[in-house]
Amino acid sequence: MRLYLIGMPGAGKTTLGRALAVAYEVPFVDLDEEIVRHEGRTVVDIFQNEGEAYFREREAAVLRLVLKRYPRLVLATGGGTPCFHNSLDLLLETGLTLYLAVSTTELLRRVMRAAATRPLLAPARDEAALLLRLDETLRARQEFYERAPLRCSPPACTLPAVRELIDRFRTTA
Ligand SMILES: Nc1ncnc2c1ncn2[C@@H]1O[C@H](COP(=O)(O)OP(=O)(O)OP(=O)(O)O)[C@@H](O)[C@H]1O
Ligand SMILES: O=C(O)C1=C[C@@H](O)[C@@H](O)[C@H](O)C1
Ligand SMILES: [Mg+2]
Repeated sequence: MRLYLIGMPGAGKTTLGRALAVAYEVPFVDLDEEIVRHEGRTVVDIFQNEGEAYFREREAAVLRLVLKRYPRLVLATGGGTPCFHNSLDLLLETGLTLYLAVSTTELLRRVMRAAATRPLLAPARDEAALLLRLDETLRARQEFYERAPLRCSPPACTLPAVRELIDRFRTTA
């Protein structure tokens, strides 16, 4: 099992990824956590001190290290991972990719509490600005996310529903 979860910030990649890794008895890796471990500083620190381009380079490099190190895994990617440095092609070629497609209004509800820890969303001043930012970001990323062979949307992003989706895909593919 090499399963990659992609989608917007707050889509549930980390939460569902952990549960899927337990279910399939494979290691779970969260790419943001791996980047933090490699860099010895938080994602917010990296964005603030080095800028986004540096973060995207480190993200792409750590992704490649993780994929080499783990023959089997469930990987929760960062929200932007598939959209830079040809990383989506790498994901599509080396494992099964699942897009967690969540509406921006639902994303807004989920990320409101933690917007400050999400550097791309932090500049938004209020709820309306945050929704606009989410809409713009999703519009720019949709063409990447939608190339995933598997996709789920709430309320069908539960562990049992997603397991069924994956297992059906693997028996017919
Ligand atoms: N299926 C779900 N239904 C409702 N809330 C959820 C669901 N999955 C996750 N959440 C909540 O949404 C928030 C974001 O979830 P999570 O951190 O798993 O998303 P993520 O895709 O990993 O985000 P990021 O890109 O920021 O790492 C958390 O507060 C989590 O508890
Ligand atoms: O959507 C994004 O571009 C990001 C999402 C997070 O997972 C982090 O990788 C970082 O905050 C950037
Ligand atoms: Mg996460």
